[in-house]
Amino acid sequence: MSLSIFPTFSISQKSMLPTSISSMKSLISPPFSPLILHFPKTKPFAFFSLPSKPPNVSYPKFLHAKPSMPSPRSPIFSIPIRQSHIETPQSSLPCGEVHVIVGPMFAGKTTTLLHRIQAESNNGRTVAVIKSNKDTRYGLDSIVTHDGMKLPCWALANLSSFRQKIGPDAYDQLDVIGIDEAQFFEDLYDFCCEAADHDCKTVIVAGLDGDYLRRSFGSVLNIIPLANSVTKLTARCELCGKRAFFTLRKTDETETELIGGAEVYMPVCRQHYVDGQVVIGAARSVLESKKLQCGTCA
Ligand SMILES: Nc1ncnc2c1ncn2[C@@H]1O[C@H](COP(=O)(O)OP(=O)(O)O)[C@@H](O)[C@H]1O
Ligand SMILES: Cc1cn([C@H]2C[C@H](O)[C@@H](COP(=O)(O)O)O2)c(=O)[nH]c1=O
Ligand SMILES: [Zn+2]
Repeated sequence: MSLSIFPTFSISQKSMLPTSISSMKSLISPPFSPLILHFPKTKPFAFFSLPSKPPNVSYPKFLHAKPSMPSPRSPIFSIPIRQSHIETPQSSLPCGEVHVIVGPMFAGKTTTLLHRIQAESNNGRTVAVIKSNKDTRYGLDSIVTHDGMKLPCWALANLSSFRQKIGPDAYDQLDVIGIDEAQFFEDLYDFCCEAADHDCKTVIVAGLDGDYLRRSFGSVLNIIPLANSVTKLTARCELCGKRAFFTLRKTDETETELIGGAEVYMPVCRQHYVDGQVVIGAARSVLESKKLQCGTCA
């Protein structure tokens, strides 16, 4: 039995997707009313399961829905780790969880995160989603997938500000915290430790494991040792349709952090990553030699 102590929330559903995804209004997110539901924390994390729509929840129209491309999601590994303690609802023992979703761009990380958040919410758990405020692609109040699914969120510069931003009482009532674009949060490790080990939260983290040069990106890989589960997703290589493990940057910008979508990046297989780097490297040297020859640029 769940008890809502705050105003209503609503979930919208996108019918053309293989599995439903919701846009939730939540008290926890500034422009919306918070969803705070009391449930004992005895339920283990439901891996990939999407419960059906709860009876008293209305589904308004989805905010933005484009036809989606065939979904290339395919988990390569997923390691649920058994909890090593006995949980009780009132327990002060560490009862939180950390689940990590990684992969290249367009692999379905955000989609998977939103599905899991919806599943948790449908199970009566109180949820909030955070993204980095560096990602301004779709405005700051929503997380949006590449094919248009949307969920209200907190856009923050760092995770340590979250508790104070939502207020300590709202934080205490939270069961599940989703984090998207995790590669942009420097304090990811400390936040996950604190939230899962001390505050009993289930933290679901989605982010890039590697940057466009396939270097470890931000702190995402640092939290693997904290995780109950790790899921690596793949996309489809834009050049041959095989599984894509990497993200190729199509432009000649070299900074690690460069916000963008399909106009800047594409998912590629190993062969096309290597070929792509060669092509981009060659193009760069041609451009540089032209620059040297050009009196105006020199
Ligand atoms: N090259 C692409 N350009 C634009 N959208 C794509 C491309 N490849 C896949 N997609 C779409 O993006 C969806 C995944 O979006 P999303 O969950 O936001 O991925 P991620 O968070 O991993 O970047 C796929 O299900 C597919 O519909
Ligand atoms: C590879 C790579 C990506 N980024 C940026 C580009 C996007 O804004 C995000 C990733 O978004 P997604 O939800 O995973 O599609 O990260 C970057 O800054 N640097 C990179 O090397
Ligand atoms: Zn390929």
